[in-house]
Amino acid sequence: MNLPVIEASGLIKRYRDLTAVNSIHFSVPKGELFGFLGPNGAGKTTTMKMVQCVSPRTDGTLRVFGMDPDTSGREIRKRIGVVPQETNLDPDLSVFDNLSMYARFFDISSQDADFRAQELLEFFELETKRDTIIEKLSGGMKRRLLLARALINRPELLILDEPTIGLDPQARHHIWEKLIKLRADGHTIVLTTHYLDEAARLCDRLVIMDVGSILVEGSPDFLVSHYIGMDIVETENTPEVALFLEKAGIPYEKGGEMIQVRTTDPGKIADALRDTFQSIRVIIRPGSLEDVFLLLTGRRIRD
Ligand SMILES: Nc1ncnc2c1ncn2[C@@H]1O[C@H](COP(=O)(O)OP(=O)(O)OP(=O)(O)O)[C@@H](O)[C@H]1O
Repeated sequence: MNLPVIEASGLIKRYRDLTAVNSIHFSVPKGELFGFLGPNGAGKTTTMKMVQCVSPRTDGTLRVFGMDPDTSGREIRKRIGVVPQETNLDPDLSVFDNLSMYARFFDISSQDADFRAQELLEFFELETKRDTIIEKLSGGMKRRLLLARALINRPELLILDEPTIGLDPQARHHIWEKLIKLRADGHTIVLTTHYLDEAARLCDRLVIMDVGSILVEGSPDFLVSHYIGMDIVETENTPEVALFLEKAGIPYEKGGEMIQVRTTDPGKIADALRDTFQSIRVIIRPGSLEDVFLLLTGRRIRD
């Protein structure tokens, strides 16, 4: 059997008295697109930093390509590509030079670097921006260039920290399209995200993280069908609606401005609500990862 690309067991990271990652276990096999979904501060970036060998673990076991980051960090780093959460392109260089100069960190010959840079510009549809300076690029282009840069050393593992944070929907879809292609080409990809649709759309498997712990693990479909499994009736969160549901013996969850009922008979509950409360807003929809997060934590992923 193939060795997992990443294997973590009882992995812990403490910053003084704060436990940012609290004994997590996960394993990423070759060729998988694996996600860490969770709100801000869940410990996703901290976990990625340990895998990238830029932040040592406090305790537990971590292996990347079967090696220990504590002793083989240099060797591991050569084999991974990283897209950080913050854009850290060189503002003084052109698009092309950002790629070819980065290749120098990996001892790639300049001829090879130019060839790879050109190939990556084509893949990420940035050829026409080849000589443009960074500040003239849109947010989506910068993200695509960061992705291209992360691939310059032909990494066996690609790590993406919030790959579409702050992008508009069109730019996000463009990045997703590229990630789906990279995955189809056999890349192993690990990403962090707090976007539920991104996790549902891209990940083969994911973990949901909250305050340093992994709550659940599985494919998006498995998590939704296992934890939610039914349709959701969503309606207004008012004391009257809550009282009505309680009197009728219907369990519900509160999530911000909405009340949600998981049910096998959504039509009946929706009708009862509409009959009782004039012009109340009621919708029926399938379960989602958002519902899984709400069920497990009592909160929505975005506060
Ligand atoms: N260098 C550090 N020193 C002290 N505390 C830190 C440090 N880095 C992160 N933390 C804390 O560790 C916890 C986890 O942070 P982390 O950045 O890993 O979360 P996250 O899930 O990636 O969220 P975000 O997307 O906001 O970065 C937070 O409480 C954060 O404040």
